Amino acid sequence: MTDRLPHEKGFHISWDQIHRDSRALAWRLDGHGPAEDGSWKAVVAITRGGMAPAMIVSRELDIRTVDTISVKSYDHQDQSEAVVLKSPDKELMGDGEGILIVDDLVDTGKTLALVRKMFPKAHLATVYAKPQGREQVQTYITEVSQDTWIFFPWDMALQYVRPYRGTE
Ligand SMILES: O=P(O)(O)OC[C@H]1O[C@H](OP(=O)(O)OP(=O)(O)O)[C@H](O)[C@@H]1O
Ligand SMILES: O=c1[nH]c(=O)c2nc[nH]c2[nH]1
Ligand SMILES: [Mg+2]
Repeated sequence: MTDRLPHEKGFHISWDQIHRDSRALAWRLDGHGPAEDGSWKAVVAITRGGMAPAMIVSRELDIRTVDTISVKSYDHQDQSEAVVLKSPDKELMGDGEGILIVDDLVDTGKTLALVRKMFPKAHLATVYAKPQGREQVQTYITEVSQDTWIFFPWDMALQYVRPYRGTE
């Protein structure tokens, strides 16, 4: 029997799981906005991974103003310098006050550090967090170890896996 199978090297998230965890994130953020009634002005998704959680959060919190910021920091699993490819609406954003910025995960924290610099008063939220980037995020749901690779459902497909024992 092998020690580890390829599909065990990561943390595999199903659509159902990301839906539940994103709802949990919405639940945690509900009523914590800076407005008197605790609401948030807008949701901004960090594309592309933040779009699915941002959609779920904005649906749960009844936020109709949704914008995007595009930050690219990885080529497959190789990290490079984080760069902003597209900014959200300037007038909407201001210094970030009342804006909920959502991403799927924080890993090294490079992406969020850049976003924080641009919008110092925004609230940064992710569904998953790794220890190295945890300081960069104000609200998250689940922490995984630094050496875990999170596999999201939009990056996967159902396929055959070999049994632990056997040759087929
Ligand atoms: O904390 P960091 O080390 O900066 O990494 C986290 C970021 O990396 C991934 O995005 P990626 O740049 O791969 O783009 P994508 O969302 O379009 O897949 C992920 O979705 C986060 O946005
Ligand atoms: O799909 C992903 N899983 C991860 O664990 C990760 N870390 C940075 N970027 C990532 N993308
Ligand atoms: Mg991303």
